[in-house]
Amino acid sequence: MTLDREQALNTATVLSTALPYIQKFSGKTLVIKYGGNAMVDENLKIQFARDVVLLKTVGINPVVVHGGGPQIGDLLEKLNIESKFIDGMRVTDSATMDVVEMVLGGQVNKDIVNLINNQGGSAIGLTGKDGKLITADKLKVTRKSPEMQQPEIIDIGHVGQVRSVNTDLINMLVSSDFIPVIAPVGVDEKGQSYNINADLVAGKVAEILKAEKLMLLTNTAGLLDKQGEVLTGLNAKQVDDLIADGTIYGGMLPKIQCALDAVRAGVKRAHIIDGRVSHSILLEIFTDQGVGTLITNEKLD
Ligand SMILES: Nc1ncnc2c1ncn2[C@@H]1O[C@H](COP(=O)(O)OP(=O)(O)O)[C@@H](O)[C@H]1O
Ligand SMILES: CC(=O)N[C@@H](CCC(=O)OP(=O)(O)O)C(=O)O
Repeated sequence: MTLDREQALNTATVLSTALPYIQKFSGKTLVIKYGGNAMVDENLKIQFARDVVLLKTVGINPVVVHGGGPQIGDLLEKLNIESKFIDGMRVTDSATMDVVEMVLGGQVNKDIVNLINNQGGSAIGLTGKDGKLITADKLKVTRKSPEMQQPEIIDIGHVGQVRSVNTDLINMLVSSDFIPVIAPVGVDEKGQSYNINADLVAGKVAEILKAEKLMLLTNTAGLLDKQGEVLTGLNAKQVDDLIADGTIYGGMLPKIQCALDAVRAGVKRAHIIDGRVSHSILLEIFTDQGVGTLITNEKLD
């Protein structure tokens, strides 16, 4: 690409402006959760991959955790299997689990790995089964209505929560200049697969790696209020109120929960940002304005 003098000067200025941010984040770990809803078109996916490679090239360590909810939904629909969610979690029977594992570990994971490698990076794709990267326990979902004495436990099938993350494996890959790309499938000691919400995996990975940032890329401008305005700088009580009055529901529930848990466990900042915007990761890292919803542990409670 040939640039005229003015364009070249602009590029040089932009690069120079990024220097303090590159210095600040160099050597730090950034966990990026790439939601299935943010994978909206091929160009954006290429840009995402390119941004991830750029981060690695300037010495920042991205670790990608991806989702794929809509992609799982598409295949289930083709197979005439109904998609059902409770509190943002997919009810996962054995047939659905097979589809989840195929789509996340086969299709979506390899697609992202390929995109990153095509931009000059070295991505390695893993599910939780590879090197026992993610061990899982069955997730217990409880429900309580005012007329019930005790909360009821709802069985939503092969849905898991993270028990452990093999940090040695991730650290080995990162220190060998690979970019880990993680599919949210966990395994228990018997080899049983578990479907884990990708936000929960990303949050736990960020916690365990003591990441500088957790970035959750989704299909909204951030966490929105009832009027559709982006909310930021929330504390835990405000989040509870927003859940109670129904402003936060569905897929945003695990997102906000994992962001709160991550910052409580020592991750400096968690961001919920719009993955449908070009270069959203770079905008967040390399500018003062930032984008989307920021959650920090300052004034959290
Ligand atoms: N308060 C809220 N602000 C923004 N989105 C919300 C809110 N409450 C619920 N949502 C829903 O959460 C969705 C994002 O979660 P999800 O569909 O799981 O996306 P992803 O694939 O990125 O994880 C949004 O598209 C929106 O429908
Ligand atoms: C238990 C559960 O709900 N698992 C998710 C895993 C994928 C995911 O989280 O994808 P997104 O990030 O694109 O929503 C699912 O089956 O859809």
